[in-house]
Amino acid sequence: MSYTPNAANLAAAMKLRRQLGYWAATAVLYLFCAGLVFDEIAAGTTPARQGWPVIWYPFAGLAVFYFMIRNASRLGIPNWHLAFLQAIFAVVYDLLLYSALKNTHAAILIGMPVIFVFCAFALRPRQTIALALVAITGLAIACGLMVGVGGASFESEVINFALTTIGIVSVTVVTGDLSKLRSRLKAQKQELEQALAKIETVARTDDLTMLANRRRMTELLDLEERYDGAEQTVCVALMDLDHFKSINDKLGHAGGDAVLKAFAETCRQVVRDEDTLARWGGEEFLLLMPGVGMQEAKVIVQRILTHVRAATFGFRDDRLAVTFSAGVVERQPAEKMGITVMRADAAMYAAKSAGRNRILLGAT
Ligand SMILES: Nc1nc2c(ncn2[C@@H]2O[C@H](COP(=O)(O)OP(=O)(O)OP(=O)(O)O)[C@@H](O)[C@H]2O)c(=O)[nH]1
Repeated sequence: MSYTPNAANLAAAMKLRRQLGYWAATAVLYLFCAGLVFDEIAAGTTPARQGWPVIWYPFAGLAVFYFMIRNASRLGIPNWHLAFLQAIFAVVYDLLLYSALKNTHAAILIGMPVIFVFCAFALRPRQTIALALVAITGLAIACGLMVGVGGASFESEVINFALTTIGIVSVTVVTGDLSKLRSRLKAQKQELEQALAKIETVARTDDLTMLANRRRMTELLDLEERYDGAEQTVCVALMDLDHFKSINDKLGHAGGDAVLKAFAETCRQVVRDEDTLARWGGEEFLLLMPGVGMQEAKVIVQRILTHVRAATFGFRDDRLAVTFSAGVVERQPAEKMGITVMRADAAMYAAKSAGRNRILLGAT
């Protein structure tokens, strides 16, 4: 039975939503730019044969990128590949607009730094620098062509080139710092998650026997209770070491501790993977057995008792035999797990009274 929500699926869904959000924002921007070109074609400032390909270009890209975003995880496309391709596409589009538009010619260059802002979180500093080099080189070629072929003024193109390059370089530096900050935050988050996982393990583990502790077992019992309604039986066994006080008297408290540790290790060897053994108190252990009925549970506990009887516990030569008394009960329908454990406790005390070193089934 699994109680853990699928966090990975949730994170993937949120990432997809964020990427589609960026895609939609870009689509609005592209649509606006297509409107500008259309307007200049209508006004006669941009020739139709030059303008229409610039109008269609972004729509083809939007369709391809929509498909890629939707299928990125299935096709194994990393996030930064997608961002880098989209950024290159946008840089080329901005340069095409720069060449095609006449009235809003210079203003369109403001789009360049905006592209870098969009990529701030998706690209690493080196990738952003590569993108900046592509953009500045492309801009230099476009400005050169404007002067050489388009007859634009050399001075105005130099000013356009210089101001846009300053914008690109500034945003690249800032996004590089942002990226470093983000990496540091990510590393700190990972450290915190690891520390939290460690704390959770410590909080749920008995530090002497390394078994689950009473807190962890109580959590599992609560989960069993909440799991109510599933047609699954569950049994618990309360196991208490016999005459443990005299073991302490013979071996000393440290010897008693060593016996408890070795006892836990011996039990661990025979406890089924689906069962949980916890240290419930001093020399008391609780075994939770989901999916079994009384008779099967008795067989499981008997196997543990037989294994324990066959071993000796203590320090080097100072070893002695250990037994335990156990009460086994099956949870009744809708019964509080606290009551189930109390019934196991009563059965365990009955086993003690009946002479110890035995297993008794609790009353239903
Ligand atoms: N060494 C050690 N002893 C512990 C620990 N926790 C509890 N004990 C001892 O376990 C003993 C339990 O004694 P009792 O409850 O009288 O029971 P018992 O001697 O096992 O006798 P029965 O349960 O009646 O068979 C006490 O002496 C506790 O001090 C522990 O963590 N380490």
